[in-house]
Amino acid sequence: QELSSSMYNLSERYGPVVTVYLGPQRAVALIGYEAVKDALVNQGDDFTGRGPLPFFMKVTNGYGLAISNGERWRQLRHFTLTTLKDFGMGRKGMEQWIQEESKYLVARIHGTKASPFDPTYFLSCSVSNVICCLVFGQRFDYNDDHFLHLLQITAAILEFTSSPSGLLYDIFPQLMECLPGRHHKLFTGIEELKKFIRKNIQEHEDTLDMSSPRDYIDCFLTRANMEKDLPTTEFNNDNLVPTVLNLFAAGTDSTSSTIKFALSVLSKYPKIQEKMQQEIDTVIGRNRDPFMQDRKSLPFTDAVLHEIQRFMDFVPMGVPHYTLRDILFRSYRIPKDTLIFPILHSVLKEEKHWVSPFSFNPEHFLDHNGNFKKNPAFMPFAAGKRACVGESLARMDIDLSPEQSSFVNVPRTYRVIATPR
Ligand code: HEM
Repeated sequence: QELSSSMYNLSERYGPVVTVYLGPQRAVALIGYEAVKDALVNQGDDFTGRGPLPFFMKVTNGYGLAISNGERWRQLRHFTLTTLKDFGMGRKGMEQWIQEESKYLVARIHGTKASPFDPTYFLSCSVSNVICCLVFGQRFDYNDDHFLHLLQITAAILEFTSSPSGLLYDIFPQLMECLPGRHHKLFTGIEELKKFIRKNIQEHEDTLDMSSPRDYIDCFLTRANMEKDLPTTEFNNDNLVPTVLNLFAAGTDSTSSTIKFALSVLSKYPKIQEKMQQEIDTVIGRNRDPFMQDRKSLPFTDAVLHEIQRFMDFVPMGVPHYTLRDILFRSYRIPKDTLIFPILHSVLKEEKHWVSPFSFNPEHFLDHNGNFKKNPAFMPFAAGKRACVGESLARMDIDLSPEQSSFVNVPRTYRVIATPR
């Protein structure tokens, strides 16, 4: 709420497009649904750039999907979206993988024998395993220490980049390099993550059969092989390692934190939990897995899951974009090399679009007859050409993974309740 009130004070005084300086770096904050949509969707071509954020530049050297621009970004983005779709992202094929993984998760929950447990690592493992199947063609055991260690590193990346120290690193990188702090340990951890990815790529190269690609890495290597004599190709190891890192890191903690947040919200609102359970029991019953197509028969559950993402507001400041040339936006001239912050918080909590922006209220997504109702200001994945590449996968994970599956398959003892610390 504090972020909101300062945001709205700013926008009331200066309008929805506000220039700020982060040290020497000029930045523009876009505040409210209209400004964010105008920029990212209506004027999308001017706003697809990504800024050279020092932390990510150090980790990737400017390579890979999430940090690149221009032709490199276009090739990697198009390839990633089509390959993930070919492997079933947002479709039936992926549904089976997620259902399969849910079974391991549910078994793990059974293993706790109804004693209180922290779901953090179970959830990270299960969400990450879906990405690992897609990218590496394999899943890992929930007791695999090396896998758990890699997950700790991805969690530390998220924690650092959303902390004040992470912000300071992006504003004063040279100074931060000289100062002690946890970022040094984090960079060492990221090198370990890259070593694991390189080893995995090498194993793929050794066993590659171009006529039947097993996963994302195989598809990438096949394309690299086909284009090896093309000077403009972006399909090389410089781009493969950081792109795999992007998918693995961006895909794991975002989704598992959302599911964990869902569990904590449901424990706080037992009546909502009960109503959701009743709907699931009526529509799906207790003897089969949930399917994506059940969603349209579960308007209340669907509304709760949307509201969880809106209320959670996972990327409040958005991931910064960048102007690659001088542009004119509304009546403002925004110079080249300006960081653009599409403030997603100001969209997901804007009074104009939500009846009670700061309360958890599934009615935001329900009409008077209890049917699911879309709201264009629901933008947790941002919007436009640079919007989250994993949106349909994340939505499948959230819809099929813990709430529904565990409610369907787990005995009643496992109602979500918060335990006192
Ligand atoms: C609840 C889960 C998730 C949320 C809330 C989320 C949110 C976002 C947001 C806000 C962006 C920035 C878009 C922009 O630049 O305006 C983004 C980008 C991205 N996300 Fe996600 N994400 C989620 C899950 C995933 C998953 C599962 C994957 C991987 C399969 C993924 C991969 C990426 C990548 C690679 C980008 C960069 C895309 C680019 O620069 O072109 N995300 N995400």
